[in-house]
Amino acid sequence: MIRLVLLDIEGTTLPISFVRDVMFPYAAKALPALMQDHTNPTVVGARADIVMEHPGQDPLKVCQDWMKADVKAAPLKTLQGLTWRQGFEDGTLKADLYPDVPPALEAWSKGGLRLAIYSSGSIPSQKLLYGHSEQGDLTPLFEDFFDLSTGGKKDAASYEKITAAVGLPPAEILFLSDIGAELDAAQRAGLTACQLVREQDGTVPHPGVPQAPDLNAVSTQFGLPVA
Ligand SMILES: CSCCC(=O)C(=O)COP(=O)(O)O
Ligand SMILES: [Mg+2]
Repeated sequence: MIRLVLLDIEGTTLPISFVRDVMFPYAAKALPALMQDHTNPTVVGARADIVMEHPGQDPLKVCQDWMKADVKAAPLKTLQGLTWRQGFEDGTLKADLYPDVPPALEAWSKGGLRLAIYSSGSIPSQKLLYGHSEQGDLTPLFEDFFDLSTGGKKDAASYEKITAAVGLPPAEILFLSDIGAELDAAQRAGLTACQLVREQDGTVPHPGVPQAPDLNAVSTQFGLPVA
């Protein structure tokens, strides 16, 4: 029996186009000025991590290259999160979640399911995104948020850590993502997994894992409360 649903964001609850065409350009514009900030300890720490990983290279250029290739690197995600704060707080950014997402999350939560997020986006940016969506503030629905500080999403060990943190048998956790390698890792850790194959995102179906086109179909397939 599923007791907790662990959700990815990009490609699962939020269209990839919103991240690629709205959030990333916003961060790319703000990043050069942010990288000049030598007083903010979060910026200083992230820059130091980049320099350690890429000695002799300009950390801004490294970030720009990462962004172009959509590399899920923790220091980049931290820095992007800092840039997005201003945008979400002043209303320039508003997350346009898939329409099936808010009603399904409400129904699951009302029906007693526990909900948590696991995304490459930093925890502060996850909270900003769900706190400032077109559909309102959804953060109260989630009991926990996990990001790359728990480990990479393609590593089974990350899902073992999350399982320990939420205190449930792994099979009672349903992980939802669009990415096959993430679902494989979750299954290796014993979690129940389901791939969101979003037509709008052109998701490529991954063998060896159940699939659903939206969260309503997830409810039907796994016997979860229906919106
Ligand atoms: C607050 S998430 C912003 C989008 C993002 O930067 C990202 O990397 C999302 O990755 P995910 O693991 O949710 O697919
Ligand atoms: Mg994703």
